[in-house]
Amino acid sequence: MKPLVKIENLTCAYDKIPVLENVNLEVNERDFLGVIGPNGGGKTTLLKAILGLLKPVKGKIVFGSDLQGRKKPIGYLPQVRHIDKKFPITVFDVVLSGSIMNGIYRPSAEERQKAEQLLVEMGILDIRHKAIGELSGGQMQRVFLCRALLSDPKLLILDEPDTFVDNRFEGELYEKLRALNKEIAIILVSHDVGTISTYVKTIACVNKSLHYHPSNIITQEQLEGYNCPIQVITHGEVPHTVLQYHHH
Ligand SMILES: Nc1ncnc2c1ncn2[C@@H]1O[C@H](COP(=O)(O)OP(=O)(O)OP(=O)(O)O)[C@@H](O)[C@H]1O
Repeated sequence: MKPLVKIENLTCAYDKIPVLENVNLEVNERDFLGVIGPNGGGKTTLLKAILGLLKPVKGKIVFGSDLQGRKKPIGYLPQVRHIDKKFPITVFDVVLSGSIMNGIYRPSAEERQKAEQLLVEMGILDIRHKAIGELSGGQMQRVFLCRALLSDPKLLILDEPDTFVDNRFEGELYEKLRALNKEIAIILVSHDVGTISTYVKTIACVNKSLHYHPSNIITQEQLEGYNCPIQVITHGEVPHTVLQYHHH
């Protein structure tokens, strides 16, 4: 099977200071990769490099044929920490902004139809005329997810979609991602270990370098060995194993 994305010896830097070094990673069809690591470890930088928003200093990123020749093959839900509550844009227009390519905003009739369909699927069609600043955190992330899915991507990249979100919606959001994962590959950055252990299939621990784990089980010793501290929550019988599959 040809990978959707193959990253080889990737090094990225800001002002000549490297934040990612010699990173290798493959993302295949229907992968659900959780990306964890400390603040400032380089998670968002990795996503930006994959999206072509940041030019690597060294190494290369090769895309499989499934990601080529499409208008927007990768959907992106960026990290949103602050939102200008007064910014005058409606929910519907935020979703349609997912069609912007090379700075050109000219949504087609199909894209408008798709936007409406996604809002229905996400249960938020009734708020389509509301200004984005009027929404709850959960509603806002749903809108951003619709935006990321507008182009029918083969790969969906999400950077902390659980920000601003309450527990109930968090569960709904991840169930939605699980359903999407039947068709498309997902890369998810999250600080929430419960999420990582319950929903993702594999894990990448990013702290300047990248350590890949081909399962969603990871031990505390591994995390310490990789200098990849995260909040430790234990479940089940094995007290030193974290990120194990579990039900609440
Ligand atoms: N545009 C930029 N210019 C200069 N330095 C940057 C820039 N963006 C990120 N950095 C630095 O690069 C490092 C990695 O940042 P990055 O945002 O990739 O980390 P992260 O793992 O996503 O962190 P967090 O968990 O806080 O979101 C940090 O030290 C950060 O300060």
